[in-house]
Amino acid sequence: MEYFCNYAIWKRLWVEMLEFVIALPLSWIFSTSEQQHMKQLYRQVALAQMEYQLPRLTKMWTHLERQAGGQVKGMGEKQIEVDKRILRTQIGVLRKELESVRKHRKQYRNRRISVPVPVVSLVGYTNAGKSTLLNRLTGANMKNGKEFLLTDTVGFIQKLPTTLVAAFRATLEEISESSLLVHVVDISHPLAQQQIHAVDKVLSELDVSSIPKLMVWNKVDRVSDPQKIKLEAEKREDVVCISALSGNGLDEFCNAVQEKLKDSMVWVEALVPFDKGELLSTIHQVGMVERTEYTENGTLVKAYVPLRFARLLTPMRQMCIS
Ligand SMILES: Nc1nc2c(ncn2[C@@H]2O[C@H](COP(=O)(O)OP(=O)(O)OP(=O)(O)O)[C@@H](O)[C@H]2O)c(=O)[nH]1
Ligand SMILES: [Mg+2]
Repeated sequence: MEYFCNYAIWKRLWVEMLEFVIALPLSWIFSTSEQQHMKQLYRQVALAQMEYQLPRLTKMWTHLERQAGGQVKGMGEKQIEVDKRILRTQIGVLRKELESVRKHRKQYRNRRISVPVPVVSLVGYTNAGKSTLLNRLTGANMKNGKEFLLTDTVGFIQKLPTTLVAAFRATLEEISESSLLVHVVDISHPLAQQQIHAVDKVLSELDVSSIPKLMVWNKVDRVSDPQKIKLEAEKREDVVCISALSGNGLDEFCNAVQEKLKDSMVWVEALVPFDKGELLSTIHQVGMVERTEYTENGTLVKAYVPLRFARLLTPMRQMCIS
């Protein structure tokens, strides 16, 4: 398991670094926030690795002393001190950079909270296909769909060293602000069930049990009997089968997301004054409008809207009741 764990960390680092490098020439496509997110992730992992290495350096250089015998005693020790100093300086630089990125992310989050579009977060074990799904859906036209913000997260892995857990958790703290968590599973993986448990465990530690969840069984194109898997999924509630790679099942996925979001919305009836036209268009944008009536005093809207947005409408709801 230790080897598996190390392999997973290296794979993670490799993929993130590749994504980071690829993202650079495409910076005009990606939003600044996405780039910042990748940079933050890269720095967090690097920082966590260095912090992990620091106390372990002692062991790495003891061979020098053994090789040199009694003549140059202390050589290994000197090298350790130099290495430790280099690492400490690098850790200091990374910490500073991370702090500034965190500030930036916080500003971005505050801005996002003021725009009440529901946030849907993709979570799941590493390699499940979250990024592939996100890329597939970017720019996809959703029929009659309402807007929502789909965000990717870092993949979970089993048995992370404690320092890395802290770093990963920091990148995951944003999911607590989501309206819906989509748990992406690589159903073709022989250890799919264990991976589901591992993800559930991390989620329970993150205390997000109150957020509605939808499970997605991805990579159905890779299983030996896709029909059997699809039947199995149909028997269960809140499971959708897809292939992010081929695009199979994406319509069903989008419908399921819409349905789930609707469940998490609240019913409002509000009288929106005519001079608040922008509010009316936001209701159409983020909510699901069932009816509008034009009255003398404004537009009477009956709709499902995200809870956060319903709060904004409270004064108008009171006007409607009185
Ligand atoms: N056959 C098949 N492969 C897929 C599918 N979806 C994703 N993959 C492949 O699975 C690999 C991992 O996909 P990613 O989207 O990077 O997975 P991820 O969940 O973002 O992984 P992390 O970022 O490490 O958490 C890639 O090689 C994808 O091409 C699918 O539906 N079918
Ligand atoms: Mg990914």
